[in-house]
Amino acid sequence: MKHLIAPSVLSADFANLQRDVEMINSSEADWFHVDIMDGVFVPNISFGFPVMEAISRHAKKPLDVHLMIVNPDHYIERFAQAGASTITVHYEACPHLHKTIQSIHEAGAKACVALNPHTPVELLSDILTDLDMVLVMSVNPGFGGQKFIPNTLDKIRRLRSLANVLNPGLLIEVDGGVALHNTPALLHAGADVLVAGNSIFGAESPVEMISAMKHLPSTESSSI
Ligand SMILES: O=C(CO)[C@@H](O)[C@H](O)COP(=O)(O)O
Repeated sequence: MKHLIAPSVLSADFANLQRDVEMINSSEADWFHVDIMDGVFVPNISFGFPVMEAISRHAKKPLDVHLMIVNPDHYIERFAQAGASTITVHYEACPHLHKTIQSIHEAGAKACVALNPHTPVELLSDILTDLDMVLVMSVNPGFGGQKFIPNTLDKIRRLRSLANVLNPGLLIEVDGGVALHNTPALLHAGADVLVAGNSIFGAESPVEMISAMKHLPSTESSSI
């Protein structure tokens, strides 16, 4: 499968949000990545339903919604109604993860679990068959523009091996410090979906940057 590119709307210009949403619509990006932060699970607050619904009204591609919030179960139905096609919850925020995943599927969305940098991929082995995707965080969640944590590559490799046995169709998404220079190594390690904020919205031409990331081949030797 060709890898997917999901620009992170967190790095958009919120005063020109419709313009940036149209940029993603017209680009080779595959999904919109929408970060919801509550100031409790992570030390930052992004935006809530009014902005999410505004993005949803204009977006012509699936919305990949990453909930960096405590008690995500309280909001799953609303995010699905607001247009989320994938809903990601954090392993670290879900004491009843199996139930949470069931609720996401019942709401009609694809289910993804995100892992913070310190959380081993092996903790998902008993739930991997129920998931559509795993999001491997390559920075500590909460802010765009951070430096990629190199150990992520090994986590992706280990997750790919686990998924090959338990759920070969599982998508692996990586988020944080993703840019053109580390794209080939991430693909080679086994990533399917690349989330990128600053490297896209900070580029001279975001549309061209998205194309460049979309068409890079997977190679082992790129810098991370
Ligand atoms: O979830 C997050 C941060 O918590 C990300 O989606 C960031 O928005 C990615 O931004 P860059 O690291 O690519 O600038």
